[in-house]
Amino acid sequence: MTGTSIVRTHGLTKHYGATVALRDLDLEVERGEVFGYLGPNGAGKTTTLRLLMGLLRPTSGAAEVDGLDAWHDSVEVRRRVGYLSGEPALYPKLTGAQHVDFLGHLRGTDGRLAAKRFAERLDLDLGRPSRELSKGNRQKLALVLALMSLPDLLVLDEPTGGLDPLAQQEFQAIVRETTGEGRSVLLSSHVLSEVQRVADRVGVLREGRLIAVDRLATLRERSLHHIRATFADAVEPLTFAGVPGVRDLQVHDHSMSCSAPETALDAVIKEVGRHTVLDFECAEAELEETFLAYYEKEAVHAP
Ligand SMILES: Nc1ncnc2c1ncn2[C@@H]1O[C@H](COP(=O)(O)OP(=O)(O)OP(=O)(O)O)[C@@H](O)[C@H]1O
Repeated sequence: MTGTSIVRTHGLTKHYGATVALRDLDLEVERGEVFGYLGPNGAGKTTTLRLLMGLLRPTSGAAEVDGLDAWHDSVEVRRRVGYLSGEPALYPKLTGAQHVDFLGHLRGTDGRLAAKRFAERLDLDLGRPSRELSKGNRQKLALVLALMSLPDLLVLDEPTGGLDPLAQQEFQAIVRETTGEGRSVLLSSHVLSEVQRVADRVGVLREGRLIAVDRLATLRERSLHHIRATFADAVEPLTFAGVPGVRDLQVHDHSMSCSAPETALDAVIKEVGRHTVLDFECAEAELEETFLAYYEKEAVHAP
């Protein structure tokens, strides 16, 4: 294991009977980074995270967390990692504070002060039994429990589900501070917009395969924009077809529509500006669409 990776998997594969949930995954999460692990429902994200936590045994391949084998050293892995499962298990009768005490006792660390601080930031009352908490507040409590021991690695399965926008913002700030302190975060989501504010790198999983890993900054440069323009006069398709990076170009008489990455926008707009413009629209596509536009082909044809 290299000194900079806190998570490393080699050929990690998981079958559930005839279902192949994860195929041959090679994934690295570096120390000090936030890695956004994206994929639609059923892509295999939860399976990956459960394999990393030693809660599932790989069918083949292996996962290392902080230099430990995730399956054979699972007790130590779970002691070191702050894990938020997709369906957090809470004790209905215990208050938030009692959960904090109980977990601190199990882990042999006193996280009370940190838990109190995180609860205040997320506007969570630790004095109420978990059965009285709303879905969003239960999620906040589960987050506080994952965060409170200030672990070197946080593994968070869909952490912002059910959180209101203010709590989401605070959560994002906490995640950024975590990496500022040199710790790492692996964050799964089916929505890119949830991770794009915090992730340094993003990996996309589809049908159990990792189809792309890229720095968010690179992805942003490639980020597709949808452009539409209506002109006073008919335009020549060729003038736009010649702009490098332009895709899905359609020119009908007085109107033009196309998609273009951020890096091609200036050239497209200059070309548009050579005509008399009646109407103009330019909107950034969802990053998911960008991913699919650039990576789907590779994935479909991957062996
Ligand atoms: N215990 C299980 N037994 C059988 N199949 C399973 C089991 N757990 C998951 N699967 C299947 O494995 C595949 C991957 O599921 P997984 O839960 O890892 O995906 P996911 O990306 O986390 O999706 P979601 O966001 O919906 O949880 C799916 O086809 C799912 O139906």
